[in-house]
Amino acid sequence: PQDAAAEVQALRAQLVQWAHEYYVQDAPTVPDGEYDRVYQRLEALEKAHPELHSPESPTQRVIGAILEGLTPVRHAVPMLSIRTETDNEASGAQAFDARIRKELGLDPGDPPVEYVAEPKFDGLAMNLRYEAGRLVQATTRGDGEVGEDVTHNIRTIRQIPLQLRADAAVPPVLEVRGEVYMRRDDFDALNRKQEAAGGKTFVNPRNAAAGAVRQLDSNITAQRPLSFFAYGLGEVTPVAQGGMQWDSHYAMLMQLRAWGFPVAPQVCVAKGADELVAFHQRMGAERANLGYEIDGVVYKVNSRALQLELGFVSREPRWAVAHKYPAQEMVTR
Ligand SMILES: Cc1ccc2cc(C(N)=O)cc(O)c2n1
Repeated sequence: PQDAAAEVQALRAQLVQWAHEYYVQDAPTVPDGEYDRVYQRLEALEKAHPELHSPESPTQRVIGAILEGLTPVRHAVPMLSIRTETDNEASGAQAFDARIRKELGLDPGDPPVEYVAEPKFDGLAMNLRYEAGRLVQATTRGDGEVGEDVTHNIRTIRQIPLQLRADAAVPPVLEVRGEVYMRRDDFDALNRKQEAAGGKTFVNPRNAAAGAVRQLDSNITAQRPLSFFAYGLGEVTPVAQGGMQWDSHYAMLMQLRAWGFPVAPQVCVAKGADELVAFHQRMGAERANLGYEIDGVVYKVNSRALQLELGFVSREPRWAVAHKYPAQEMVTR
């Protein structure tokens, strides 16, 4: 009956909102018991009304089918590697800014170049393809040209929306890129659980996340606590066909946040080399207390127009660099 369809739609919207507050904003507005009660009501209604099935329902996070293998997928837009700058904090950032200013033909008296600075997460890169605002495919980076379809596992990550939170229009095709990672506390808990069950333990959170993402059985992945931060885009429908474009990298990141994706809270606009150096030092000081592993910071020219002017060198963007920290001495746990 119509009232079942209306109730199912309302319950789905309510649960998606509560999950966004809990998993993405880390600011739940209802107790777990209330969420569970409504979730069970939705499950009962969906069971009684199979005609109302929807892959985007919050009840469809774990599909449960065990795959024979992972299917290779060619990226519509290659997943670029990012140049690495290993000089220590000041000179690395200054070298990048000097190169950009030279390539843009700027004189010393010209105004500072505006960058976006962000942490560089030590997880695994992921491409999330949304069509008509719905998650249709998730692909690992692979060799940059061809990755593996891990949609069944990525659907289990509550921080990744199955459907864009779109009040306004969304591009018919939108690929969101970001890093799947495991928080340190989740990693420690997983290793304790693995030890207690006589299973294998993991050397570091990155390995644990990579192992979870490449499982053939998404029920196992659903037991592994994975997280996600969005940092860029892959294919986007051309503007002429209803796509969207942003005049700056920062504006694009804020749009991703509005669509429901976690974007690193530390992301900020940095004017000139001095603010890049300050960011690198600030993140270096915070690194041990972040709750997740970073292996450096990333600087990107903020203006889209300037990015296009700078272009790419052998598929690596000239407008971006990763500024890495010295390898972290192994801390005794
Ligand atoms: C273009 C590009 C490529 C790899 C990246 C990797 C990360 C990262 N590991 O956090 C962040 C970025 O903004 C990236 N941006």
